[in-house]
Amino acid sequence: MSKKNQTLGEFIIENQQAFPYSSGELSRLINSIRLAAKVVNHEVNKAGLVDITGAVGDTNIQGEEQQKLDVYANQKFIQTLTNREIVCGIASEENDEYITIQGHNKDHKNKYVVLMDPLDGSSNIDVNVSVGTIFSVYRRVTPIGTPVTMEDFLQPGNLQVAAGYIIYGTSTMLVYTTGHGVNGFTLNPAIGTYYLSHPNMKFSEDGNIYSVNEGNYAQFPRGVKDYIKYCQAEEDDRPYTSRYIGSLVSDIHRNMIKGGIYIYPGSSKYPDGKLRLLYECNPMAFIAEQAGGKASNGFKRIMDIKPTELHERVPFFCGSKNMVEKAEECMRNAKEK
Ligand SMILES: O=P(O)(O)OC[C@H]1O[C@](O)(COP(=O)(O)O)[C@@H](O)[C@@H]1O
Ligand SMILES: [Mg+2]
Ligand SMILES: [Mg+2]
Repeated sequence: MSKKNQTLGEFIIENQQAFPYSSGELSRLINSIRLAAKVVNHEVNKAGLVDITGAVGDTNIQGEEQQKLDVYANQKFIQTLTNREIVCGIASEENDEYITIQGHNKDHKNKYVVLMDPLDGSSNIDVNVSVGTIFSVYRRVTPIGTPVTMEDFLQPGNLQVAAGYIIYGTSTMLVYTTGHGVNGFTLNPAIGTYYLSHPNMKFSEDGNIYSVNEGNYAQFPRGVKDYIKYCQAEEDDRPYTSRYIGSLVSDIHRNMIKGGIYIYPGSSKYPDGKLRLLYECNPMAFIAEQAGGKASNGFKRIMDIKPTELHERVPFFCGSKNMVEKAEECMRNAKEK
């Protein structure tokens, strides 16, 4: 039984047996993410100093200007995962194509692929607001010993074997699941050790926080406008409180602790929404569901969507179960009108 304040290392070893394929590789993978996160955390804490602030002058496949920390975090996670001989492929928000990792012996023997958003909330880096890293892990579907293919990355979220995020905020936390609940570990920066500070994290079924960029209200679908009006109505336990940080990781983390819903809907600017299915929505959906919450595109369970492209976007509704269901009800009603 996990004990509060046990170290992440102890927790990983203790829970390794709970994982059906417990050959230790997934534990090593989580350990390498733990290490890379510490290195990135060190740089994030320097955000504001000249050498780590601002853009690099390139854009990624999303057409977004890449920040220095986007590129730095991307390099550190790729390096660490590659060196640890656990992954056979990596896909990242910052790389147009997936990366094939053949392994030191060039034999493609590794079993896992990782999909990641190395730095989430990039627009908040230079304004000292919390940012994060998001990761999603699958077992490969192509034969071991052969190079990975797109098939290994385009798996539905319900096949994830692990997922999680790191939040670089007032403290640095690693929150993850391997399908046996959600646990949060806080980094003690003085000694570089993560401790189990948030065992068995849960979304309350109901909450009173809604998180959506209301600046785009005019472009939102009818159903989302109706749900926002519902949240703002002076009835029962409403109006709810509006909170929007603009970093997906931070908004979801807060709502998981306090109860709430995060929505990034489709809009005229982003008909399919802004967030990426494979390395933002699927991992956060796995976390949400493992914490008793819910995640959909307004109609369909996010983790049942069959991906078709590496960087595809989807509308995202995620959080406390009853709040997501109410928002889905608004979407259905608006559609039927
Ligand atoms: O500024 P907007 O349009 O509200 O978008 C904010 C959303 O975009 C994101 O910053 C996208 O993620 P990246 O920063 O990784 O590109 C989310 O973290 C956040 O929730
Ligand atoms: Mg992101
Ligand atoms: Mg990002």
